[in-house]
Amino acid sequence: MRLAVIGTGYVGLVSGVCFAELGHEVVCVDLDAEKIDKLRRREVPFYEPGLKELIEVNSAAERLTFTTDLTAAVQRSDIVILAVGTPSLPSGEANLSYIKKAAEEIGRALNGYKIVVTKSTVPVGTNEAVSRIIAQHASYSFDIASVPEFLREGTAIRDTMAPDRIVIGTLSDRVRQTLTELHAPLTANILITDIRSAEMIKYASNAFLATKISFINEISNICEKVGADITRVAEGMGYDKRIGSSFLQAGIGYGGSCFPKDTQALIQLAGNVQHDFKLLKSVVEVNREQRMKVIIKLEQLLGELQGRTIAVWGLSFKPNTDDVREAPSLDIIGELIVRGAIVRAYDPIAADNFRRMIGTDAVAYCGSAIEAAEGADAICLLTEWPEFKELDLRQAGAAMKSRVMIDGRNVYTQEQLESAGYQSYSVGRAAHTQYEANLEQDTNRIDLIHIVS
Ligand SMILES: NC(=O)C1=CN([C@@H]2O[C@H](COP(=O)(O)OP(=O)(O)OC[C@H]3O[C@@H](n4cnc5c(N)ncnc54)[C@H](O)[C@@H]3O)[C@@H](O)[C@H]2O)C=CC1
Ligand SMILES: O=C(O)[C@H]1O[C@H](OP(=O)(O)OP(=O)(O)OC[C@H]2O[C@@H](n3ccc(=O)[nH]c3=O)[C@H](O)[C@@H]2O)[C@H](O)[C@@H](O)[C@@H]1O
Repeated sequence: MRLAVIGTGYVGLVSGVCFAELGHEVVCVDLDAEKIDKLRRREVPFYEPGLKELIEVNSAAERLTFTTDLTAAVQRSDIVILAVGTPSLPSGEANLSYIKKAAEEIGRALNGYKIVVTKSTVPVGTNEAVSRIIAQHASYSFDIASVPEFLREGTAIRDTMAPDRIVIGTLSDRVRQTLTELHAPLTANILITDIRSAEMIKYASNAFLATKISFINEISNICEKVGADITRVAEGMGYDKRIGSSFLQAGIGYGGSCFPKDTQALIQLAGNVQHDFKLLKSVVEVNREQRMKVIIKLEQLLGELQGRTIAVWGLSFKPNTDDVREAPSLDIIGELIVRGAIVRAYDPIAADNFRRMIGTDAVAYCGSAIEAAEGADAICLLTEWPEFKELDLRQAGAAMKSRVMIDGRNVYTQEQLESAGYQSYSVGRAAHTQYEANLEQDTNRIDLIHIVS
């Protein structure tokens, strides 16, 4: 089939490249001429494992091309895939201006029947709005479909080529047949739904995963106080198939371009229909507080942070990506700077993006984790890059002023940290507990009567 993919961000580029790999003829479109020039030179605008190789192979086979000319791309295609950004507005709602603008351009470009597929994450009802916009500008018939994307950054190719499910929101038999055929080689569960349900599946899935993370982080906070170990607790929970072991990794909370944005958008979507989504509001609040635990624990271990040197290991919102959008590191380093700390940061690949995003030159960027640790009063590990696991903690400690470690992702065992001589904090694992003392004080009991009555 001939496909045009509008938007060459994480979703558009990965989808386009993977469809080319499946043998389709794909043209990827972006407004950003610099990005398109890079892609034509077979350079990748962001880090994603395996992407460069697939771009090279499929460009060489002439199945994959890049352009800024949306009209020409649409006109030579049977299917047009919308994968532009839907960032947050200050209200938390999704900003649909890119989607609407692209829909207008697609409408004007139509030169015959096409299927327009929305892959961007959009609030319920958006595909219908897209359809109206295209219809206003088009003289040809078309169908729309919602096919939300579930890939994760860092494993995007694998997630696209071997997805858990493909959701196709359409009421048209013609669209169902064509899109089922398009996705057939992927051998995933294909779920056909109405358009609004497909749109909702995407938000509900991200909100549920975010809920799992905030839930396990809250359990970790209690574990710390009662002397239980969150790693074992999560393991024990995860063996239950109804719960599952994924997304139960306690830490400093979720970041990235999607969970923070999509949870806010769903809270607003619910609010627009007079539903107060209390659970999801708490998920967001727990996540915000979880990041700040790094600062609280640092202050408990070091006292005032003014003039202290803090090494930060990991800046990206998760490993295997250079994406720092909504990364916990932005808030945590921001707080460190406000408190007068001297920050020495290291990330294997995300430092340039971080430097552009944080908007201050108060951070010293280092070439290695050991270099960042030089003269530091403490290390804060914020991203679980595999190289940190392999690192010689003694060597890092020898370079430091004092051996203090805030392990925000529970990369190290207590034994590893202790044997390397660190005073440390790991999420959800407490060395000491006030539990027994607290139990004896009735005043600490929470009055549940108002909740159950
Ligand atoms: N990043 C991720 O891992 C995932 C993102 N999503 C959703 O997919 C959508 C896209 O996300 P990302 O790929 O991260 O966005 P992104 O911000 O990385 O890329 C969007 C691209 O669209 C381009 N663009 C905007 N308007 C355009 C137009 N009229 N014509 C051509 N190009 C245009 C921009 O220049 C930009 O390169 C969002 O709705 C997001 O929520 C869904 C699943 C995973
Ligand atoms: O809509 C999206 O954009 C995507 O959002 C997430 O993917 P992504 O943000 O790339 O990465 P995740 O692996 O989900 O991690 C998100 C954040 O949660 C954190 N996390 C994840 C899992 C966990 O157990 N604990 C935890 O704190 C990670 O550190 C990271 O900051 C979803 O997993 C994808 O299915 C979805 O398509």
